[in-house]
Amino acid sequence: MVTAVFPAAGQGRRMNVGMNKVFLELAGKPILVHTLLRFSASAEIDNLVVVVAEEDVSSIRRLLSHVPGLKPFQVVAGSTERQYSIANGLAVVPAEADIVLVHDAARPLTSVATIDGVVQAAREAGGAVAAVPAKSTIKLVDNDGVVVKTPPRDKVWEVQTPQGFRKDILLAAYQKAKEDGFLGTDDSSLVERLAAPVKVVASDYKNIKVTTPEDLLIAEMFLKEEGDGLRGMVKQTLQKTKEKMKKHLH
Ligand SMILES: Nc1ccn([C@@H]2O[C@H](COP(=O)(O)OP(=O)(O)OP(=O)(O)O)[C@@H](O)[C@H]2O)c(=O)n1
Ligand SMILES: C[C@](O)(CO)[C@H](O)COP(=O)(O)O
Repeated sequence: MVTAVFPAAGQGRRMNVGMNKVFLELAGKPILVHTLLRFSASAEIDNLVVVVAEEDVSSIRRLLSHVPGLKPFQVVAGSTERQYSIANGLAVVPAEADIVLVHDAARPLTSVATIDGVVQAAREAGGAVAAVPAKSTIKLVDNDGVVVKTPPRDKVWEVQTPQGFRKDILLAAYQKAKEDGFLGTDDSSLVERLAAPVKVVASDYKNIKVTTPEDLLIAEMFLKEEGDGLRGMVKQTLQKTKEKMKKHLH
């Protein structure tokens, strides 16, 4: 059985609109609902655990109960940090679950192929993260702003969610992080501290996290474009460019 946990209890400080960004509407639906529908469309996912701020628990429970097509869900209260919110979600994962996925509610564009790929890799390796190859050259920089190292780009991946793990491994990683007072920015970093393997699953560049205002524009465009298909759009642009070039050359 596979449970997906969705941290959605942030404050959206970088979005800076005075409310939790995951409740903002894109293409007619709140970001949180887009996200939950994506996971509900995967045959691999059995149930959802949504973690929201304590004051939002009952209103979100009510809102989600009116959304058709959602897998069975629970709504629980989060905490002050992403990691602590997820820990609250993990506390209600059903005993029968053997795989747990963690996914930022603020990533509404994840494909079913990525979700299924992460579940499968988590079953095989124990841990798996969705990621894309870095498009830019990355530098490690010291506290004085001086470059220390340039990791070879073909070894650098930009990590996203979902991140999936065997439940016993994820629970052990959270327990160790708590004991050591370790706070990570993703779940894999907690599991890596157990020296347990985490497999990279190639995702896509559309799986963005809505973080700052321009991301709303990008996410809205991607959601609209899904109807036409990205390849179709690229084909049209190529065709138009070729026609223009032809005109200039003759
Ligand atoms: N205490 C927190 C902080 C974050 N999150 C969730 O973790 C995901 C990724 O975090 P991020 O994009 O950083 O969201 P915010 O914390 O809301 O944004 P910011 O850091 O700009 O305040 C989001 O879905 C967010 O709601 C959470 O559940 N509990
Ligand atoms: C887990 C994560 O989505 C990986 O990219 C991300 O680290 C969480 O949010 P933040 O922006 O780093 O706070």
